[in-house]
Amino acid sequence: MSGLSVKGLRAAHGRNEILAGVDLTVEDGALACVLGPSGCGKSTLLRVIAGFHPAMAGEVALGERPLDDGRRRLPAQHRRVGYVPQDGALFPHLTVAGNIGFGVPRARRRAKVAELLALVGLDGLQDRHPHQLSGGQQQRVALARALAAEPELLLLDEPFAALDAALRTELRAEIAATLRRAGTTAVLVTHDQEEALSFADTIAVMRNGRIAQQGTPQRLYHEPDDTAVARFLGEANLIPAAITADKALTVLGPLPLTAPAEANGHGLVMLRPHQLRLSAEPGPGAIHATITDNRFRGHDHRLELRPTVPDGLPATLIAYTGTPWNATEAWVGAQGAAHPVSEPPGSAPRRPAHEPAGQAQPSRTPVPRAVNGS
Ligand SMILES: Nc1ncnc2c1ncn2[C@@H]1O[C@H](COP(=O)(O)OP(=O)(O)OP(=O)(O)O)[C@@H](O)[C@H]1O
Repeated sequence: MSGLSVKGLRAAHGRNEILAGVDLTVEDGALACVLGPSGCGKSTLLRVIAGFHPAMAGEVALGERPLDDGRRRLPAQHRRVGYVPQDGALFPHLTVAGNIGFGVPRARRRAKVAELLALVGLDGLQDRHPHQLSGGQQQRVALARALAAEPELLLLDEPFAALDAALRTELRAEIAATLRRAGTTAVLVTHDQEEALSFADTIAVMRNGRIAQQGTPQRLYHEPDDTAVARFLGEANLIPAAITADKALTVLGPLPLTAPAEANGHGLVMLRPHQLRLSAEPGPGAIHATITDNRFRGHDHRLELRPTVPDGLPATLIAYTGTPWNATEAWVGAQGAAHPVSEPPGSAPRRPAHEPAGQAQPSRTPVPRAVNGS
């Protein structure tokens, strides 16, 4: 078993604390994505796990094997952890075969290189040099070189960042399949939510030097803990609601909850844009809105809507529709389950959209008109 376990990991660059107690668990053979904004410490986390950068506190273990338990720190070359940097960092003077077989004992080198060339789909290119390869091919060589050492854990630092969108999608799927075939536990860092959602078995959202939430892509997308995680995973409508044990009472009508609420009260619920439905006629729970932006995106249409009566709603609602919406106004309702979300720790109190700054009442989320007096 060689799942990764990271507990309370802290690290700094000079006097700046970058990792402030990271907890991360990746099961044996699983693919994990660490997702976070630029500069939040993702690369630093990988470099500490790889043993290239010292931890100040915390523990890192691969299965039963401690890599760093605060008392004993294994040197990088003994960790059995592979690292693929953003640019691949191939040796320019070596051929593809030379790069892949670099650290492999001579007796096994030929067979190993042939096996890895097939695994990453580069059969026949063994005699080329890196400058004779496309960006995607170079990244595949970098992956093969990292796998040649048969690591128990592979760390990938934004390996697709330099590639165009189509190649990125293709290579991402190929690399995920390759890692699954090899049964290698892997951690990929990215700031691209689509990449994380499509690549990972588990996603960890990193913020302020910690993991804000970790879970399956489905869980993080549909049931984020707070508004920042909700927004980081995709567009979200955050709607004021009176929350009961099993319902959210909103201006868009009563909605079931994704899970029973622990406490009643006023708060926010999240509705993803595909949960808003548009209609030309008023109906129960539907509010009137003006379309302020309408874009065709190939697979769907993305609309921005301004509610006519704000009612504490966000100034802009976002809806995705499968069919074109050609009118300049709509009645907006909601479908599916609403998910209660809190504000992230340390964030400024929310102000109702219609309340000027000077009148903000931080402890109160507006009560939707639909539930007043009900
Ligand atoms: N060698 C270094 N010396 C000093 N500060 C550094 C060093 N490397 C990174 N930092 C700082 O540490 C913070 C985290 O950097 P890191 O590269 O880990 O972030 P990241 O989330 O991987 O960013 P990106 O997505 O842009 O690659 C940043 O503020 C960065 O400026």
